Amino acid sequence: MSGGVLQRSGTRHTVWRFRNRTVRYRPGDALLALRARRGPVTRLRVGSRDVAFLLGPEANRFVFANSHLFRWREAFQSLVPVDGPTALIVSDGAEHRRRRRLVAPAMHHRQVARYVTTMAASADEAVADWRPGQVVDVYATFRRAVLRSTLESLFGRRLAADTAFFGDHLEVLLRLLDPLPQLNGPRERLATPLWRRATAAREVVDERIRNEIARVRGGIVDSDDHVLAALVNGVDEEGTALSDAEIRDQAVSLIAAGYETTSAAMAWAVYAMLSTSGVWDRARAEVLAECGEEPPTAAALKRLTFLGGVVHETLRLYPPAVLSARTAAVDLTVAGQPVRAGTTILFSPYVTHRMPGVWAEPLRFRPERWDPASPVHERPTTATYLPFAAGPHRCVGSVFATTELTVMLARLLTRTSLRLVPQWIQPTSFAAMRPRWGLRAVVCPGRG
Ligand code: HEM
Repeated sequence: MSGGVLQRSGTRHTVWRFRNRTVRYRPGDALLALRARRGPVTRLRVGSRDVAFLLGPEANRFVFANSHLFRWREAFQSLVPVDGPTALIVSDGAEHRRRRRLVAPAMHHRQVARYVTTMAASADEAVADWRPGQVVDVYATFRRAVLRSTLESLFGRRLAADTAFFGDHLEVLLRLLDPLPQLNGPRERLATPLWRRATAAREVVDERIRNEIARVRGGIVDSDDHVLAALVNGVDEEGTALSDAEIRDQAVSLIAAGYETTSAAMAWAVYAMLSTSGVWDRARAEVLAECGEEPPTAAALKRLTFLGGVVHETLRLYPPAVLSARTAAVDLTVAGQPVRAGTTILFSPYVTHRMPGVWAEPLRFRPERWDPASPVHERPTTATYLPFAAGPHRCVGSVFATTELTVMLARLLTRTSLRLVPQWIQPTSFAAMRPRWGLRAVVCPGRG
């Protein structure tokens, strides 16, 4: 049985067979078709803006090799209402370098290894109530678990105790970004109900973070205040520290950027494992052989070769950031075509990751392609595999995200056995592609 079978039920299409079926995101597929038709550069005029799609490995190589020719602030302006005006992704030049130097240490490999226990405990807690026969929404469950784990790992138990508070308010705030973040200007001018609800949510989240900053500044520091203490006490080479407003923006953007994307990837990983023959069983056998029933240690994670391949392969086929953006700071020539200063540049991991000729059988979910010992091993470069982009703004949370995904999948494989139920799986969002209606599965008796 291969390929998906679609069945009409009411007004919705219901997917009832998933075996070896890679889910397609229609707008992403339209860009793939554009790449096939028009090559690496397509220029458009959208309203008063010039937009250039730079698609495929050659275009990615140009984008990553020429970071000095781009600006991020204008390209990601629509994130400001959520992330704040001083967040890394909307900072350029020296300001960006300074802020990034203060944020990055908390996200390095050695530091992330210390978060593994928290990540595993959050996954265990998420599945603790699952009972055989119950239908669960894997996406919704792990969205909360990832939020909790991110809060506790980076900001300690005090903030994690308020996971529900942050979850509820951030959900309202994140609605400004999805769909149509470019409407935030008009939303603000017209003070729409969505804008007013989001601003109110932002105010209470900010107040909660401001109280935490004041506590740490007042000398009351917990042993697990990792990131907050680093942001409050860190100084750059000139001895300048971050202001309260800058700390707020870094804290909120780490939380929001971290859980939107990682929870989406978690759902796609579970979908891919359950829908591709043999993958769940093989991954589970590996986890049991390396870790037994115990949560993985940081050292054991390195030995989970197949599960690591599952994570990379998930981020290849289902990269949460379908598109990323830059603004051209000067006039450019890309693949022989002129691109004017001020043009919004859009490049796409989704397109590159699904291009025939770049990847062998690109639509096949094949974790082995990541194993150097496998005959089907493929060697990616930043031009062909870019879920976290590359260059000075490369995702600062990439190690955190891949570690969290591996740990949470390992616990899920150890603790449960799942089967997908008939449902409509529809990807949504260019910024954090996720299954719009969740991912439902029935808990099976026995484990694994
Ligand atoms: C699977 C999960 C994730 C994906 C696919 C992802 C992807 C990305 C991408 C594509 C960028 C933009 C880079 C650019 O355009 O140059 C980015 C930036 C960023 N990400 Fe992630 N991300 C993920 C998880 C995380 C996590 C867990 C955190 C934090 C806990 C995080 C924090 C950030 C921040 C702060 C930036 C801005 C960095 C800068 O501008 O210097 N992300 N991410």
